[in-house]
Amino acid sequence: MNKQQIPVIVLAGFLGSGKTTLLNHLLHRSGGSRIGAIVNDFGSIEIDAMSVAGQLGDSTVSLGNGCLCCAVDAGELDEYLDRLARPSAGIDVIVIEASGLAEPQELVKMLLASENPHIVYGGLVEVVDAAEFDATRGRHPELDRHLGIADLVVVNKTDRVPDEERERILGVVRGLAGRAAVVAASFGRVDVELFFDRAPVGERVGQLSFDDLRDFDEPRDLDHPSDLDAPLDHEADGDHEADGDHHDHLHSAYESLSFTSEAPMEPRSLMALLDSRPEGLYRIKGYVDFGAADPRNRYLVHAVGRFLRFYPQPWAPAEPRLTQLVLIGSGIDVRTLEKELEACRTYAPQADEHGMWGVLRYVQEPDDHPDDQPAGRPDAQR
Ligand SMILES: Nc1nc2c(ncn2[C@@H]2O[C@H](COP(=O)(O)OP(=O)(O)OP(=O)(O)O)[C@@H](O)[C@H]2O)c(=O)[nH]1
Repeated sequence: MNKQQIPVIVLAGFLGSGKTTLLNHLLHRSGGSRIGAIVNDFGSIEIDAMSVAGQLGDSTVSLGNGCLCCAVDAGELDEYLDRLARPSAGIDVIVIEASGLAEPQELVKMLLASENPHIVYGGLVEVVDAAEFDATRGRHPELDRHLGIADLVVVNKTDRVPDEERERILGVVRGLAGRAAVVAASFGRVDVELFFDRAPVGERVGQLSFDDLRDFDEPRDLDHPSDLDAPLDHEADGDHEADGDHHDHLHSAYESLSFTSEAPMEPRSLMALLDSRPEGLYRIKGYVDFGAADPRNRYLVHAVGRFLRFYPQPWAPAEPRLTQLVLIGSGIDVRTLEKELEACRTYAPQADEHGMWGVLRYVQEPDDHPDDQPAGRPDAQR
């Protein structure tokens, strides 16, 4: 392996499993290594990119609005890799955070097909949400396949399951993960050395070749032998969408709504909407402005399945007061949802004295969420 080559690690895992949290952990603990991050948001508002610590200036790039595996062409990815990998950027390792609905093997193929001489594929890390593991597997059995091609699996959110349950899940994951190392974590706190040590080893047993990845393709590839013959070419051309056949990708069953409002949200109405959210609405993330109900803070919100949390964060001095939400789900009625959100907007200048109680029920103790503090926003008021 060329010593100058920068390893590129793909960080994947289902919606809300903790990829951004893990990436932030790596960024906080990277020591002398400089990490370049490419963040792929599924929604058109780039919440994940905004949540990456300090947004990292020129060492973070964001590829929004669709899964990197399809909607963003390989040419665009190459352009960003070029930017991060040029020697003047001084980057030691690049991490691509895939969207929670991406097909990781497609990303790995893109990297293996890249002709950029400065990079080398550094492995696939899959993050698993221990608390949602059984339910997610039940809905998407194909996710087992993703574990089968991983180099490292992080079974995250182990704080949310009892010890015996954690051991059972680790056992199942080990069975599915084949040759990959499997580690348990909470809030993505993995041993960074382990993470980076794994990345640069080019000849490591277990790292997949292009041919290996073909074996993991769905049966459609067997029905279309030409797909097997030509993937390198069409991806290298940046014509990743050309076959138009992504119906079996995870994201084909999901829809997303990106909602922005300059008018603050009325806390009681928003909570009524969130508390009665439909089953299919699996993931919500973004920032809420509750206006006069709490003029000092914006509220980072995360919903993953039935889990819901708000994290108040002081507004930065010049920050525009906006609500920006991305909602992702399967079988959801996006238009109705949008209307319901619009109905939560308020123009009332006065705070309703107890209006925030419903929100505060879901505010987490700061200690439980170490890597998502406003430290990533140096200009925030403390
Ligand atoms: N209790 C608990 N919560 C966690 C843990 N890791 C992440 N979370 C929370 O889970 C939510 C989703 O975490 P993210 O890191 O945004 O997940 P993600 O995989 O990047 O999400 P998508 O990009 O939407 O797929 C946030 O509220 C996190 O604070 C953990 O280990 N334990």
